[in-house]
Amino acid sequence: MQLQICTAIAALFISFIGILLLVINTEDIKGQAQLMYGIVLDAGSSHTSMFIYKWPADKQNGTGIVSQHSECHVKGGGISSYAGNRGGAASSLEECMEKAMQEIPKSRHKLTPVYLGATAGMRLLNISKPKESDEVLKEVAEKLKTYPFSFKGATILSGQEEGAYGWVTVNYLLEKFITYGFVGQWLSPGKDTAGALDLGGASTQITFETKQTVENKDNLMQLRLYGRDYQIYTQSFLCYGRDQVLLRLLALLIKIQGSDRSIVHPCYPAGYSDSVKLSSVFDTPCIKRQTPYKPDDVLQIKGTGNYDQCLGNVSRLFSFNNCSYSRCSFDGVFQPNITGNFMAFSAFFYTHSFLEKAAGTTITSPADLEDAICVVCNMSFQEMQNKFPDEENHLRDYCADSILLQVLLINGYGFNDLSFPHISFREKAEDTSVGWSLGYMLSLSNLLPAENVLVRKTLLPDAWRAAVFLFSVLLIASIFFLLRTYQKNATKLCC
Ligand SMILES: Nc1ncnc2c1ncn2[C@@H]1O[C@H](COP(=O)(O)OP(=O)(O)OP(=O)(O)O)[C@@H](O)[C@H]1O
Repeated sequence: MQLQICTAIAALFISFIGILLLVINTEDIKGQAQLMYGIVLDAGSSHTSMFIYKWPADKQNGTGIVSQHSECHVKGGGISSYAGNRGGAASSLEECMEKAMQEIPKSRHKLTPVYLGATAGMRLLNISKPKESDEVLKEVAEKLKTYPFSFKGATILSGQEEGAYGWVTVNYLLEKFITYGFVGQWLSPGKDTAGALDLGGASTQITFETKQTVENKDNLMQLRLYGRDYQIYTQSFLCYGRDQVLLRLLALLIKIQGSDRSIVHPCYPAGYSDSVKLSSVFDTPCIKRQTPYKPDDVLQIKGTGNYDQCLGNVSRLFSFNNCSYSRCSFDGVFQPNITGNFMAFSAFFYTHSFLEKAAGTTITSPADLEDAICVVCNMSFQEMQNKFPDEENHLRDYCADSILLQVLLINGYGFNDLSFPHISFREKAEDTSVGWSLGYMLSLSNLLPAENVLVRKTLLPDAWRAAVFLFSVLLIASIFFLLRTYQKNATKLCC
């Protein structure tokens, strides 16, 4: 009997504390109604997207608290296409900004920061035509200043920043920086972080936490987040984005086959033919054509869809010799051994999901990857069109894209049978697009504290109701039991 009374008292105590904590959490639920917003314009080489983020007004420091509210894609391509009102992209930018005006409550407009970050497309323009790149940024900044939001500037991110912000986004969304308990206030040290693999149109980034010595200090970033120090390895390869690799591949084939008029392309599907102006191939700082050419000359291209030949040619765009460090990925760039889990996004995701769809299997090893790529590269253009009518715009390039993915991940970064399964190919996490932009806004808006903070994760209303119900039942049951025990004892005493 004594044990039962003790248990009932403990249950009474636990349910009382539980209800007390849940009442504190009620404030969190109310707080959700009061939201803050932030806008990031991601001006890439192939596209510009606007992301609106939101978070409860009464808290902003916990990981996973800021989430994506909505996104809008600016029609017309990368940032350079909407300067000077070209290609209708300027009006599309206006449409996106109008959408932001509608979606964000008026009372929040002035408090909403707007950031514009341009990536590798602008880094390239800045190399080839620095004046034009300055003008583009100035013009877009002027446009953004006309809105009632708090415009915070338009800048070109360095490759290192793009990699690091992508890593921050991944780990923020995976809630790796902080550990919540149900009680919530007492934090255990951060968990193992995940690496970030980003394949853009003009550059590609690899970023991960490492305990090994980073032999080239250009690859090193030290971050202090939530009271913990992180040593990050990050490397951005300019001209290794998907679009630039496709152009470099064309230039290589022109050189090898010795013709500016017609070439065969082992990465284009059999049955595909096309003609392009030479200017569209060579007008990029990623290609240094040694001999003169006529920009208006037209090049005929015929696809042959040959996996081995495509792999051979794509591999020639990488240099796997001449490493002056203990270990390199490619092009003489230092890279420590990869460790832990990785999230691969952007064109890594698009390509991987097409491969799985085309091969009809999940890809869990480098061998599966090779098999799936062979399936894609062996498909004729007609076959592809019949099977994937919705993907028309990308069908020509999937064989080359897949081989780029393979060479980068396996031959370049060194993923193998053991580490490959640790890559998760994702477009979104927690309904938020994975890319550098969330990490950028969090960092620039001081939403990522360097030191530990007390954070209580908001309970979802359903979970909150269920917990209140369970604790109430426990409370009533323990009171009932104690009363009955008291009554019985009182009766015994009377008699
Ligand atoms: N559904 C799709 N299937 C295949 N490829 C796609 C798809 N959508 C976009 N892409 C391509 O994926 C590549 C990467 O796109 P992303 O928008 O991430 O690059 P970006 O931000 O413009 O590039 P960068 O960061 O290098 O400036 C681009 O070449 C784009 O054309």
